[in-house]
Amino acid sequence: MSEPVIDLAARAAESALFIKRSVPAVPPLALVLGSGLNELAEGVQDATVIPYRDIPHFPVPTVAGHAGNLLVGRIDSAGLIVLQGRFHYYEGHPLEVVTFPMRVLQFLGVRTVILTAATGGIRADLRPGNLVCLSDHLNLIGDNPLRGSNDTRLGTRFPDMTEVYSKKLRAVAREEGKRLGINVIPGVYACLPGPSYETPAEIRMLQALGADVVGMSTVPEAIVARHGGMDVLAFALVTNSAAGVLGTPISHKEVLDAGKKATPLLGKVLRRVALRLSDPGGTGLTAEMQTFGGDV
Ligand SMILES: O=P(O)(O)O[C@H]1O[C@H](CO)[C@@H](O)[C@H]1O
Ligand SMILES: Nc1nc2[nH]cnc2c(=O)[nH]1
Repeated sequence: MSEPVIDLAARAAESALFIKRSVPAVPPLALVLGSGLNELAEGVQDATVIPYRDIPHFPVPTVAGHAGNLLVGRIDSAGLIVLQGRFHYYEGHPLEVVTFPMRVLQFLGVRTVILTAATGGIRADLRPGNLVCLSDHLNLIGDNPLRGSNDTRLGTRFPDMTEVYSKKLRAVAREEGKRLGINVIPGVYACLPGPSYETPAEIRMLQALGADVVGMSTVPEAIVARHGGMDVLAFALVTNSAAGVLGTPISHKEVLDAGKKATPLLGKVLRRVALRLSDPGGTGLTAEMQTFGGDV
């Protein structure tokens, strides 16, 4: 028997309409907050706060550190939507539910999505508190959010994934980090289904595959955002050294505490990036960054 067909586009359009009717204007920039990063939303001015539970068809987060509110406001002159909390595959949702907020952003007319995530640092030089800007990813969930019949109102059947994370936006992030004296480190994110953290052997495998950081989110959202025609920038905060790197156990409390601690640092970078993106010529790179090579 075939699975029932859910009209995702119709659902996302209804959710988007509800949000549009709740706010004076919808900004073209959205930010998704990862584990422990809820407090970044405190920097949003003139915020209209919409609990996820009030938005038609929106799921509700079950994980500690994911508040479950959608905010529409601004950081200085930059208007933005903030998703205070996300959904994960390990919560038991199918990936179309995990990524439903991306579809809603698509129907709201959002052009750019900035994803943030708490991650384990695999690469030897990465330490808790480091900020990684994703240059690419490994989808190791064993599923794809675009599986099933393709709705051409949402995107094409076979979307290109050569540059999931916009090179231009990555250069902006690096440049703004440099201005602030913050090292924004390029890296590859491996997405596993979770919810158990990795074994040391799994981390060695991920290292051999070319992963720099590991987490249980971000990638399905990035795939759907690209399918929906949005530009993506993603920051992975290193909250802990990955399993076996230091030999110490990992806990979600450690992840949340590290996220909280790094909130001011990430907030500074996000503010500058948002201001650059809200400025019409804002993603234009300086001469220095134009010569910046392929390692962003
Ligand atoms: O990716 P975010 O939501 O930031 O959270 C990360 O931290 C949690 C584990 O501590 C997992 O959910 C993992 O994906
Ligand atoms: N899979 C995974 N997710 C994380 N989120 C934060 N730290 C980690 C980690 O070490 N592994």
